[in-house]
Amino acid sequence: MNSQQQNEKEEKDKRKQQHDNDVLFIKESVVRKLLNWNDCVDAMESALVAMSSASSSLSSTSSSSSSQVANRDEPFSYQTPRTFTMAGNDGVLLTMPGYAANYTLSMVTGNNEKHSTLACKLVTSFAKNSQLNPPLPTILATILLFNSSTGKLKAIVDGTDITAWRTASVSLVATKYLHRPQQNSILAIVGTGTQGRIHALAMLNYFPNAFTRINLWNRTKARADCLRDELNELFPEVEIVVVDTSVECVIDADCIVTATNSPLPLFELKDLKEDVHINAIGAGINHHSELPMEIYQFADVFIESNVGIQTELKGIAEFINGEIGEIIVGRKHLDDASGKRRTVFQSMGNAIEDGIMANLIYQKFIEL
Ligand SMILES: NC(=O)C1=CN([C@@H]2O[C@H](COP(=O)(O)OP(=O)(O)OC[C@H]3O[C@@H](n4cnc5c(N)ncnc54)[C@H](OP(=O)(O)O)[C@@H]3O)[C@@H](O)[C@H]2O)C=CC1
Ligand SMILES: O=C(O)C1=NCCCC1
Repeated sequence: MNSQQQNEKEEKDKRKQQHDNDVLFIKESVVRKLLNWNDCVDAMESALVAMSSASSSLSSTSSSSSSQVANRDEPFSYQTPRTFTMAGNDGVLLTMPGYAANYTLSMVTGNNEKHSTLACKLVTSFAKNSQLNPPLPTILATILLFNSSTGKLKAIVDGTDITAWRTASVSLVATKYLHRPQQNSILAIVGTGTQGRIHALAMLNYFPNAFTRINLWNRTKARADCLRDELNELFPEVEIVVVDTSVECVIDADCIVTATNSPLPLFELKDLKEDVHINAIGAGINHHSELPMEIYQFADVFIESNVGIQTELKGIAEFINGEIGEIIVGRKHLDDASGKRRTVFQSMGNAIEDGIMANLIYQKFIEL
C-alpha cells in the first residue's frame, strides 16, 4: 500500500468510526440511487457462497458449532429459519435474522477485503395492498443493520427495493450458473407485479444480447400491458409480447420467471421446451405452488440455502439437487451428458442476502 492509499484508508476508517456513533436512516429514494445490477449480482454471488460454505452447514442451531467456525478465514454464515407472524387473514410479518462473515465484494471494492454483516430484516406481505388507492407494494421491508463486532445498531435501511433487487439478482446468479442464456433466446415472465417487473429489467440489463423476445402474462392483463410499454421504451430492440394465457407465455421460452401468488400450477411439464431454465419466485400457500410436482421431479432443482426448507419447501425437498453456492464453489456440477437440460431455481429469499445487501448500501452511503 503506498502512502496515498494509506491516507485514504485512514480517512475511510475515521469516517466509518464517526458513522458508527450514529444510527443512520437510509430511506427508499436513497437506496434506489445506490442500486445497480453488477454490484448487486456480485454481492449476491458472495452471499450464495457464504451460505454454502462447509462451515455454514455446521452452524445456526447450536452455539457450540459457532465456536468451531469462528476463526476460519473462509466466508461463512449463520441464519435460523425465519418466523411468520400472521396479521389477520391477509397479512403476515416475517422476521429474518442473519450473520455473514469473511465475504468479499470484489466487483464493488476492486479488492479482496473481507466483510462481515449482522442484520435482521422485518418484512410484511399484505396481498390486498395493490387494491388500495393509491396502491402500496405487497411486500414492504425494513432492515436493521448492526455493527458485527459490537452488536450496536448502525443503520435502519429501507428494505423494499432491496428485497426486489436482491431476489432478481439471486435469480441472475442462478441463471448464469444453471443455464447461461444464449443469443436469440426467449424469456417468459409469468406474473408482472413487482417481482415480475424487476426480473424482466434484471434479465435484459444483465444478459444484454441474449433475449430477442419477451413473453409477458399477468392475471390482470392491464398490468402486463403497462410493463410492455415500459420495456418498449427501455429496450426498443427486444420484441415484447403480451399473451393471453400462462401456457402461451412459456411454450417457446428458453428461460422462465414465475412471480405470482398463484396457489395452483400455472403450466405443465409438457408445455415446456426440453432445454429450459425456470426461476420460481412466487410464494403462494407455500413456495412451490406455481409449478406442478412433475416439473420438480424431471428437472435439476437448486435452491439458495438448506435453512428453512423443511418447513417452507416441504413437499419438494426430496427433489432438490443442491444449493447454487455449491455449484459456484465447484462442489457440485450439472450433468452435461444429455446436452439438453431442464433446470429450476426455486427461490425462497433469505436473511443473508438482505444483510449483505443492506451492508453494501450502507458502505456506499457513507462513502457518498
Ligand atoms: N423468493 C423470494 O425471495 C421472494 C418472493 N416473493 C413472492 O413473489 C410473489 C410476487 O411478489 P410481488 O411481485 O412482490 O407481488 P405483487 O403483488 O406485486 O404481484 C403479485 C402477482 O401475482 C399475481 N397473482 C396473484 N394471485 C394470483 C393467482 N391466483 N393466479 C395468478 N396470478 C396471481 C398478481 O396478478 P394481478 O396483477 O392480477 O393481481 C401479480 O402479478 C409473491 O408470491 C411473493 O410472496 C416476494 C419477494 C421475495
Ligand atoms: O425473502 C423475502 O423477503 C420474502 N420471501 C417470501 C415472501 C415474503 C418476502
